[in-house]
Amino acid sequence: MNAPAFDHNLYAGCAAQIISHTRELAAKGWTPATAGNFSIRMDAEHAAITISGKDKGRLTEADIMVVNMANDPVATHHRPSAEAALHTHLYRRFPDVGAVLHTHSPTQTIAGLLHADEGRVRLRGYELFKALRGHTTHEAELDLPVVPNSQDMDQLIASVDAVLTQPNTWGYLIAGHGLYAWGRDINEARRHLDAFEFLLGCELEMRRLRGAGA
Ligand SMILES: CSC[C@@H](O)[C@@H](O)C(=O)COP(=O)(O)O
Ligand SMILES: [Zn+2]
Repeated sequence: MNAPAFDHNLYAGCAAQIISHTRELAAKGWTPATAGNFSIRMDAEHAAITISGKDKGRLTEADIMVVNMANDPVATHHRPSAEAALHTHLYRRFPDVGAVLHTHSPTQTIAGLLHADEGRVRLRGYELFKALRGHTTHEAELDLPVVPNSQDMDQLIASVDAVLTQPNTWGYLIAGHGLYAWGRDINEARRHLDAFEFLLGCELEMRRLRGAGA
């Protein structure tokens, strides 16, 4: 008998973690209309990732599949997330990335559009920087990169690859689309995702207040 393509217990553990986080993220309204995709690196060759087109608030283990680092489905005929290549790009580029989370909250979507021309959201002076691995003080300037959206995955990956130049970068926005955030494991990726959502929310609120003459 052939050896299994991957460790099923490992896969089941990753699927359970993805399901638990995606239910919470969907309840926040960050995965509207099946948007969002989520993955965990299982080993050097494999990642567990959401199947394309599923309602991310109602995932079961059957909605999580395995791909290799070239995005090929492993031991399944299911179709991985349309954006699986953005996940494996991060796994290939950064060996310490263990999980990638992608959401479409209104805040993320709007912030990306507002800052598309600048190519970044420049954040200054937030205590919450310390929620991001490697950041130890509010006395800093931190750029969250913004890339143009594209339906051409190779083009999108090239844009992303070009802007990931700073150490301890844990996310990027795609203009009009949403946020990718990652970490060494899914809990760290989630902390980074929540931190970016909060920081972007503050930036949008400050814009509103300034617009109102404050
Ligand atoms: C439902 S529109 C959003 C999609 O185009 C895409 O951006 C997305 O995040 C979800 O795609 P999926 O293929 O389910 O991973
Ligand atoms: Zn998306």
